[in-house]
Amino acid sequence: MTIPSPSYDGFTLFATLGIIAAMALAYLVVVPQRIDPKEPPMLRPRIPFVGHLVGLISLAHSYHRLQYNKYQMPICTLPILGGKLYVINSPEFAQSAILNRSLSFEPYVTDFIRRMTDVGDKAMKIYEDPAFFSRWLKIVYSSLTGPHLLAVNSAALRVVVNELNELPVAGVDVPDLFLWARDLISLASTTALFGDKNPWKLDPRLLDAYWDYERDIVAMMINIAPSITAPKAFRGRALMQKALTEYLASEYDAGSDVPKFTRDRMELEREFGMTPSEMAGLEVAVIHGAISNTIPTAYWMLVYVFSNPDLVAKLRAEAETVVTETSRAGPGEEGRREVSIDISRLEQNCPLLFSTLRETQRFISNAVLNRKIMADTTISDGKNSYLLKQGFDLQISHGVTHNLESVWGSNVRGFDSERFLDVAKPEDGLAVQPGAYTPFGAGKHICPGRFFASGEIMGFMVPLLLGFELTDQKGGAITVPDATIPWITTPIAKPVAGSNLGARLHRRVGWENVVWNISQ
Ligand code: HEM
Repeated sequence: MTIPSPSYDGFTLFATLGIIAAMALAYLVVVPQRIDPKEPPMLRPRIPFVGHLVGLISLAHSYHRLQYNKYQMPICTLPILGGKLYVINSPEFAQSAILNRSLSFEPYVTDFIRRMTDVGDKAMKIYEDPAFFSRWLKIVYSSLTGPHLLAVNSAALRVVVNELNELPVAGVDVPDLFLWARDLISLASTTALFGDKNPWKLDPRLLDAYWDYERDIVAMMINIAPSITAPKAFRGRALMQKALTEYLASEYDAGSDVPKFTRDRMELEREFGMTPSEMAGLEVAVIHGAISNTIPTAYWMLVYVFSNPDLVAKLRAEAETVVTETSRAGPGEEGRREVSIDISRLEQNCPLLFSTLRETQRFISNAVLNRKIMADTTISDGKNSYLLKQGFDLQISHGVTHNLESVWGSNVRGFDSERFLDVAKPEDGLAVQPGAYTPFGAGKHICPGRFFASGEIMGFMVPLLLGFELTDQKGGAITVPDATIPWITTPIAKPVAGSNLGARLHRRVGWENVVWNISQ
């Protein structure tokens, strides 16, 4: 995979650079640059003080890959302004860091909520109260597994198949496949989380509202007059918060169609005195977690699969094993068939589909895991040990570890859908060499939504594979488009806008009159 060129919105980038330059100047005056010999070796920038900062701003996480390819340092300290950033590029150091309880992801989540949402100080205090937070996190981690997981995945995929059932038999031209997948899966995910009264279902403007918000995430994070520096994102957030406030004020979250993941959190938030508007503010952050990565992952999987006719044929054979014909045509419905998908059998029956998803994630997750050093800590790769100092930031670059030839072999730069077939069944996202493969993070902070996202993406592929032909607009195989460089806050790239994103979706011969169902 080549490192793509940047495609930032000019105004946002200009504003970001201006603000960072001002902060840099202030910081330079007060904080001198220094490093302890026990800390990871220093990687000096070409341009003193700001070189790494400029690199990170212009290339985001690809910068770590560029530096690694040049200097091959398994761990290093980047001096930035008067401070420093530790960077890990090796699975061994990554694993040592992941297992260390003094390194935490929590401060970033809290900071994200404070800057990116409009929850207000009172609700923020509740969120940071350990009595609230420990229970909130427990719900998040326990309610997207087992039967609860099956319920959310079924609800999401019901939305997907209902949309597919509506497509005309002759097929449709899709002007932009990314937008098509984006809107369909955004609707599916939000309906799975909020039930039938999902605000995104009732007001389709919220789809653009979320993606406007996501697009200007850096300006929102900087949080200086966001209504001026990121007006679309600011309006988008307000629209989402208003719609969610109405939903919560009506207590639609108590409905039996709403999953435990949402119901129990809302109940807890009310118990601690949050108002519907405060709960809605917090929920915007949860929605961001739930869809910002799922959608680009699903999109890239779609194009990697449908750009390869041999892979499509193999995946179709697997997908056949998770569907059952449930009813035949009645009088006047010649040719109509009802076909149900059993998503509980997906992982077991479709190893190649699962392997393709995992390879898609290896290929496209070009980012970092962030950890704050909560106390002076030593980490080791078994040969060397280094001190990480309290208060500084650490980035574990899976953009590097996902691309190491020493881990993945000589075909590391190619997309190999069978790469994960022979790997022992992964537990909690950890397979192959520990620390080498972390698209969902790892350790204490591993993504609680990983099974939901994987099930949703694999389930989304099944009716598309079996029931449809997805081609470019001339009827040939889909071409994989170039990828943008994602912002430093976003791990997964999007396709370059305006590149060849058009597609044609039409029903397969023999599957013209199928009505799709989800069996659970
Ligand atoms: C393909 C889709 C997804 C990807 C690639 C992804 C990736 C990640 C990553 C890398 C982390 C940080 C983990 C770490 O630093 O060790 C994370 C955390 C998190 N994710 Fe996901 N995620 C996805 C989908 C979801 C979904 C669907 C939800 C919820 C429904 C979700 C909710 C969360 C939450 C709440 C956290 C914070 C966990 C904590 O604070 O300990 N994610 N995710």
